[in-house]
Amino acid sequence: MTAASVTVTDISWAPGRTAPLILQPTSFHLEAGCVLGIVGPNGAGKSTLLRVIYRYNAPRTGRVLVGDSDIWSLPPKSAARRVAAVLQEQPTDFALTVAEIVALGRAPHRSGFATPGARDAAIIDHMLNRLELHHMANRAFGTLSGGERQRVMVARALAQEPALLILDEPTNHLDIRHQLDVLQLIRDLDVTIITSLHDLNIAAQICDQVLLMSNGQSLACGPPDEVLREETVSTVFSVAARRETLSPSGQDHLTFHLPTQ
Ligand SMILES: Nc1ncnc2c1ncn2[C@@H]1O[C@H](COP(=O)(O)OP(=O)(O)OP(=O)(O)O)[C@@H](O)[C@H]1O
Repeated sequence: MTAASVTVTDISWAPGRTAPLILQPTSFHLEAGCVLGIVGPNGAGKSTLLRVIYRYNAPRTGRVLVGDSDIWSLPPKSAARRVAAVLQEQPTDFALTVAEIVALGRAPHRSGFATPGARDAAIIDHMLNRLELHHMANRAFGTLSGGERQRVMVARALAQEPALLILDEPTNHLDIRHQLDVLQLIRDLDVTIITSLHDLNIAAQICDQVLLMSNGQSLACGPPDEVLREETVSTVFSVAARRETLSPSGQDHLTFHLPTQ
């Protein structure tokens, strides 16, 4: 499947029918193949927004279009062929091998109890190689380190061949080398990506658009250098943020300090 545009219109969410909203009505549009970074302080609502988009928490209002399809109107299996997610919560299938977990990504593409075909096997193999997991394909998931598990979950999501990939803090647990690798992968993939990120400099580096959240609300959405201004970041994160230009790369870089009283 190739990348699809995403149009989110006025989605809101609360934990119960009468509970107050945790996610206030939120809208944005993302072109096919672009990367959207969702940033904001702890408890801002980033994961909550992602859960509505990947069809885990039903919105109280609004809709999520992936291409022309409203993912909350699709049968779950059809939705899973369009949207894949890598979450902070990891599966508890600790006895399954790495290859078996990655193979789970092919399930939405099979009918009934059909066994995996040659194409499924080729895709699983490709993802194991791409995420440098081949040498541990037969290891039980439960024996892996946090970073290795994270890479397995990315491989499983990509094996799903989604049009939209949702990532919740994708570089958590990863060492610098594998962080760079996953970030490079994110840039190179022919899918649309929505990812929550804590590191604002990484967000500025890899995202086409950034959505800034605070208190369950979307405050701004646009190109990183327009959204991540010193004053905005300072106010939303309660820090003193400064934008500096790095030498010799010429790249902008935000630094943060506790505000002086
Ligand atoms: N099911 C729920 N019931 C009650 N409150 C919830 C529920 N899910 C989330 N919340 C609350 O909603 C707020 C937003 O949570 P969310 O996990 O979306 O934040 P976040 O921006 O992803 O935070 P973090 O950066 O800390 O991961 C938090 O205050 C959280 O405690």
